[in-house]
Order: sequence, then C-alpha cells, then structure tokens
Amino acid sequence: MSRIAYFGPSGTFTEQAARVLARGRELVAVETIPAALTAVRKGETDLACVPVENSVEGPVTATLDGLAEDTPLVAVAEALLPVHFTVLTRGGTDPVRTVASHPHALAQVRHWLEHNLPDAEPVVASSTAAAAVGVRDGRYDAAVTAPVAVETYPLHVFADGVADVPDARTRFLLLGPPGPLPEPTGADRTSIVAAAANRTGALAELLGELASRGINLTRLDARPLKGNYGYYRFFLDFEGHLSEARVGNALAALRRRCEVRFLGSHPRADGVRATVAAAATDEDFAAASRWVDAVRSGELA
Ligand SMILES: O=C(O)C(=O)Cc1ccccc1
Repeated sequence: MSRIAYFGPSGTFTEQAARVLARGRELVAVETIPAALTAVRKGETDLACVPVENSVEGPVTATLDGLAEDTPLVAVAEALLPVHFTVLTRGGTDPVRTVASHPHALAQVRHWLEHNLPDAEPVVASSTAAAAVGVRDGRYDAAVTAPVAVETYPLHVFADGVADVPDARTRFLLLGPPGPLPEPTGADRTSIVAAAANRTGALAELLGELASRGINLTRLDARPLKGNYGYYRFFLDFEGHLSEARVGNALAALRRRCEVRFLGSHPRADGVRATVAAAATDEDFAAASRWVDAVRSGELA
C-alpha cells in the first residue's frame, strides 16, 4: 500500500490534513517537516504531507526552505483546514505555569492566552502534538493542540474552539517525487522558486512575465539564501496549470531570465477557478502561434 509521511507525531493538524488527502493510503508520523521531506526523497514513503502557509502567521519556512534545497519534490494536491485550537492539561487544581505549542499555534492564540492564562509562560514545542506529549509526561502544564489530539492523548480539555482570528486557515501540501502532473481542472495552482538576480528591477521583471500573460499571483514569499547575506530566492504561487499555454509560456520566459525550480501544478483546495485575462486563453496562444507560422512560411505579412 502506498504511504504518506506526515509532520507528526500523531495528533497534529498535519495529520488532520493528511487524513483529508489520504485516499486509503497509510499514514506514517515523523517528528519534523525536514524528516517528512527526507522520507520521500529516500523512497521510504511515496508522499509527504506538510503545512505550507497560514492565513495569520504566513509561510511555514521549514517547508519553503526544504522544497528549495536538495532533490526536487512537487506538490500533487493540497488541503485547506480551518484552524481552531484545543487547550489540553492534566486536569486537577495545580496552576498552569507553562503552555507549550508549535510557534504558529502560539502566535494564533496570543490574545486568548493573555486573557485566560495570563501567568502561563509560552514554551515552543516542535509541533502541537509534541506539546501534548510534554503535558502527558509532566514537562508542560498545558498544550495548545489540534482538535484531533484528544484522540491520541487522553488529557483534560481545558478549552476548545480557541482562536484569536475566527477564520484562520492553514494550507497543507501533498508532495511526491517529480512525475506525471495531476490533470488540469480549471481551478489549479502552480508553484515555483525563482532565484531573481540581485539588480534593479529583477523581481519586477519576473512578475511582469506573469502579468503580461494574464496570470494572477496568489502568493509571493522571499527566503534568504543562507550563507549569502542580502540574497534571496522567491517563492511564487499563481493561478493556472503548467499544461495551459499562458503558464507554460510564462515559465519558459522566467527560465530564460533565472534559475527556476518547478514545485507543482495541482487543483486548489478552495476550488477557486483561475481568472484568465483577455487574450490569454489557450486558444488565443494557439491562434497567435498559427499566425506567426503563417508569416514565417510567407503566407501572411
Ligand atoms: O503542529 C502541528 O499540529 C502542525 O501540524 C503544524 C501547525 C501548527 C499550527 C497550525 C497549523 C499547523
């Protein structure tokens, strides 16, 4: 049976996302995001499930850096989960002095903690579920977890439905080795990493290649090139599928300008259909190419 390594341990938000994407595949918990990516790169699992961005905290940098480095992986599917938290303790009457969680989770409940556990010191854990393990083992007094954590860790539910921002969402990717792309659906997302040159206008030129082909950008993140202060690589997500003319054409144009790593074309979890600007449909590109061919062959001027 095919297997998915997910950012665990058991009881994380990523496990919730992996369940949505599993389609009968076996789920294997690993302790970190790099470990999930390594499991696929080494062929220990067929796929990996990791978080990529959150609507409150922004990019998940371990995922972005892990995708830009080492051997290429591509996203074949995504899941978008609403994020509200459950706060677990061991119960009893002892005061809550420490509250542990993943940094993204702590950042999303800061106000709730100020009002409800003002004396508790926030402590960073590797994941929300690792924080629950710490509560179970007596290392922390409370953990900010995913709702599924109670299935694995029979702790006391101190509070649930906790969220500073009611509509917070996290997007997760299902990643595999390069292979055939998922079929286009009309509601797809394409992701790349581009190493824009460090000179005036270089990023604007890259974005211009997308804009001039009528492609709508959905995310732009910069990450530093470690060990090379002042240099960045850019992560771009945009609407459309590589099989579509405007996307293939734009990617070729970007490739002429700089190093590009393709990170996948796959259906969007929210089903939002791509907006295609005027004169940017496949038929528009095909008609224009037919015209150029006719001019080249001397049939037209
Ligand atoms: O630690 C987890 O449960 C994760 O899967 C990472 C995470 C943390 C906070 C919000 C969404 C995902």
